[in-house]
Amino acid sequence: MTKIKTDICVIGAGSGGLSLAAGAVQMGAKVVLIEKGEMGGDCLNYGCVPSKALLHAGAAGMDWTAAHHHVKRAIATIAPHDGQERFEGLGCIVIREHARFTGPREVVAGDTTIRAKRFVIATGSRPFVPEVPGLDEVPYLTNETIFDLVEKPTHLIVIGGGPIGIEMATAHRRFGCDVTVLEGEKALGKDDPEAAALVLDALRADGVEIVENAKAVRVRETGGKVEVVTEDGGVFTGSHLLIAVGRKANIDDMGLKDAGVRTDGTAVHVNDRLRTSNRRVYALGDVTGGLQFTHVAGYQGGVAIRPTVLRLPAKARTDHLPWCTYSNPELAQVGMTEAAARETYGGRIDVLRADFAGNDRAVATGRTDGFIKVIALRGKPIGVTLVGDHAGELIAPWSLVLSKGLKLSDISGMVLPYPTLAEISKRAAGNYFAPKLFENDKLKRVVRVIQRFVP
Ligand SMILES: Cc1cc2nc3c(=O)[nH]c(=O)nc-3n(C[C@H](O)[C@H](O)[C@H](O)COP(=O)(O)OP(=O)(O)OC[C@H]3O[C@@H](n4cnc5c(N)ncnc54)[C@H](O)[C@@H]3O)c2cc1C
Ligand SMILES: NC(=O)c1ccc[n+]([C@@H]2O[C@H](COP(=O)([O-])OP(=O)(O)OC[C@H]3O[C@@H](n4cnc5c(N)ncnc54)[C@H](O)[C@@H]3O)[C@@H](O)[C@H]2O)c1
Repeated sequence: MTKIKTDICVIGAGSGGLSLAAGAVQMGAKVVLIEKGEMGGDCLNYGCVPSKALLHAGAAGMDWTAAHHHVKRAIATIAPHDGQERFEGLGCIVIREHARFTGPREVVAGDTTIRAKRFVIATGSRPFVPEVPGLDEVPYLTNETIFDLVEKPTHLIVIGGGPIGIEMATAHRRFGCDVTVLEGEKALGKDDPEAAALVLDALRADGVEIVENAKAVRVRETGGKVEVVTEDGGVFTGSHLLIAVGRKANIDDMGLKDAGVRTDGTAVHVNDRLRTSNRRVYALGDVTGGLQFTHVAGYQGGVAIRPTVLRLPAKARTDHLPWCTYSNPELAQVGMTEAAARETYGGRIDVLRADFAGNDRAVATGRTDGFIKVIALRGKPIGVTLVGDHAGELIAPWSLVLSKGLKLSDISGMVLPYPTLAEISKRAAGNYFAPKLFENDKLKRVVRVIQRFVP
């Protein structure tokens, strides 16, 4: 056994673990980074990167083979940034083994024992496979295998209408596959329902069959095809089956009990400082079961640098976190949805809207489907829903607005180049002031007096 003593031991070299490790080592801490699979984790190898590359390849009219080369090329181009060589170059000790706690202050990985002043669990998540009768007897795909499909599915059945299901449906339809999405409740159910409906209608118009309230309850293989039966008795047959019903945190076989790290059975429990029940152990990213996004794991990695490297307190916020589903059109959200804000603040919120149809650039490009909805409390935005062309890019300034607590007047007062889609944000914010300025009898009287008496 080799024994290593270090300042920080990071378990998992995905979005969260890599952010923290890179920051910590460059600030002067001794860092051991342990990864049992591919460097870069889910996002690079089986998640964000291949899914967005496949979506692009479909939109660019590539054929199936070219698309798969494009996907592999995108991963290979980004991989060195997350690679072992780069992290060793930065000064980390990188160990490619499964890590397991053997006590509150010790981890074993292969034939190395690591004692560290602080540990960071960033082991991510994997596809959750539900216990649907028959599923274990049919071949099925998950996000870990779908990007390696050599043959193009003639008919892809997707169980689950969340972001993975909807993005994969969008991508595969672009290659001419028949696609059926079976969603147990409401597709894109975590998003604003009006925005989600717009995306789903567009996908249906593109030829994707989306069936809601259709929980898969039985699966079987019949004549070389896969058949899925839903709760209400519906029967759907396709050539391939993708399971996309959520994630399972990677907490198994990690000795978490020995380490005194509490879980709720499905995820590692952390406080708002990302600390676990063991005060020397922090956890971040998908393994904590919160919002499961690359940028959230990265943000939390940055937050956890303060207590682990500098012994300074830090809190991880959740009120300013954005996300985007790369459907067509895209659907982006930051902060509260209208429904969540109404639940918390009732009638005290203002909801300000603007439609893409009223934006000159959207008219010029013929992409007029979509809208922005800004939810504000006393003149300050607390949430924004954006659905439409480039929604993922258009949400960016709103992330800044929410993180810095800026006001609607900061957005309405911006000068933007004309004609841009970005003007839609200014229009929505301006709608807060328009009635106060233009439907105000008192102001009208004052202006009349000024115009009459002031030379
Ligand atoms: C299909 C798909 C598309 C997605 N698209 C997006 C997107 O567009 N935008 C976005 O923001 N998010 C997206 N996500 C989510 C994003 O991929 C995750 O939120 C992100 O990867 C989480 O980062 P993480 O560091 O928590 O975990 P991961 O990236 O999963 O990294 C964890 C690492 O820990 C390793 N590990 C686990 N257990 C151990 C152990 N015991 N010892 C050693 N190593 C271990 C794993 O091998 C893995 O490499 C997508 C996810 C999927 C599945
Ligand atoms: N663009 C992005 O940022 C992006 C893209 C993909 C994934 N992700 C991340 O990955 C996470 C996981 O995505 P996901 O789509 O797997 O999960 P999800 O939990 O968001 O959605 C899963 C869906 O499956 C449905 N479902 C569950 N059991 C079912 C059954 N038996 N039959 C039919 N439907 C069933 C649920 O009702 C739910 O709507 C997301 O929450 C997100 O954090 C992000």
